[in-house]
Amino acid sequence: MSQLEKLRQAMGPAGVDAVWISDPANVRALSGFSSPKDAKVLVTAGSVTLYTDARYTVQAQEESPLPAFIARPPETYQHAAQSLSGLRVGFEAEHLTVAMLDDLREHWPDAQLVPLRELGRGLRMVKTQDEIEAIRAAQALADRVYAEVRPSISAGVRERDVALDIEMRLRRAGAESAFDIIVASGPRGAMPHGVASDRVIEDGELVTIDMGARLGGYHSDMTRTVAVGTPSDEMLRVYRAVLEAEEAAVAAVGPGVRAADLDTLARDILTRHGLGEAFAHSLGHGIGLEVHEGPSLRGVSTDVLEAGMLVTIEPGAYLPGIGGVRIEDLLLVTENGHEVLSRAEKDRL
Ligand SMILES: CSCC[C@H](N)C(=O)N[C@@H](C)C(=O)N[C@@H](C)C(=O)O
Repeated sequence: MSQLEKLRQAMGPAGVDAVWISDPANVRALSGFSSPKDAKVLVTAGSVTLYTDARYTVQAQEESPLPAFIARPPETYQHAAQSLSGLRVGFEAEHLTVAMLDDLREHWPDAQLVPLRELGRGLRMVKTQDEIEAIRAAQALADRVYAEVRPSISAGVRERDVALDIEMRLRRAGAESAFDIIVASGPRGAMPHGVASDRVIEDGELVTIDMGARLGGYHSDMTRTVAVGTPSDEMLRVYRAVLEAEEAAVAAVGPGVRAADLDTLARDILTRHGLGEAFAHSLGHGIGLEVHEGPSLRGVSTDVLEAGMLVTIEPGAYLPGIGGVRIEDLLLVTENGHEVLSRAEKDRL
């Protein structure tokens, strides 16, 4: 089913006759338009319109099968008002600013505005085949770049230079970095999101590299922790515990599996190693047009995995003042289990 069909199907149960889409990831999913921050989509039972401005006339025509109306507010709102009189119009509560809501109220006095939450989950959690291939390509590129850069991660090298090398290679290949690249060495490894700094990597340290490619709007995400020289016995123990938790959780991924159970499985292994408190985030997340999207692999999640979902599995352990480890793979949930899309080699310490 297309994302437009999914949205139309969800409109009745949500109590709306139309939806005004302003979340860029949902705009892109529905329209294919690659500058979704400068666009909106209006969906009614019988029509769908892409709204953008004259900077994008040619681009919208080339990229999107949707009929486009080229204008800027207030003309955009005035045009949409013609098809919304008397309708209940849903909007994305997490994405529409208070100022935008004021504008909609002013220009659509005959419509009833209804806040909707988490629209993207219904539209985007299960990927289309094209989306799966886009993410597979992004991950394949990230794997290649990681393999090229891995030999240079050594004592005397600045974290920033490792990140720059990764970013330059991604860009040369026509992609971008999916997020600020994390290169966290030695004690900085205790920061789960320690983006690359000026710190110089030292002999005997672990270094966490968390990187992804954004290609055609779709993201990949993968983490490897590598050893430079021989790490301390304490950090070797932490590394092996995280690897055990990661591999156990990866092996358990499949359709029908509760996301919360996966988180518990990994957390229990780390707890047995005395590292439960050190695992400071969720086990993983869905990925696609955003780095973090549904399903959520956290303890309180009610999500159940389905074939066609893409998820990360990324347990970690962080010891303030000492260091940290995270190991992350990107997986496609399949009818029979899963496929690991991230192929980059892991250190066997
Ligand atoms: C700022 S994007 C960083 C991406 C990174 N690979 C990542 O996903 N890190 C996780 C530790 C994370 O942020 N997990 C989220 C879902 C959480 O636990 O809330």
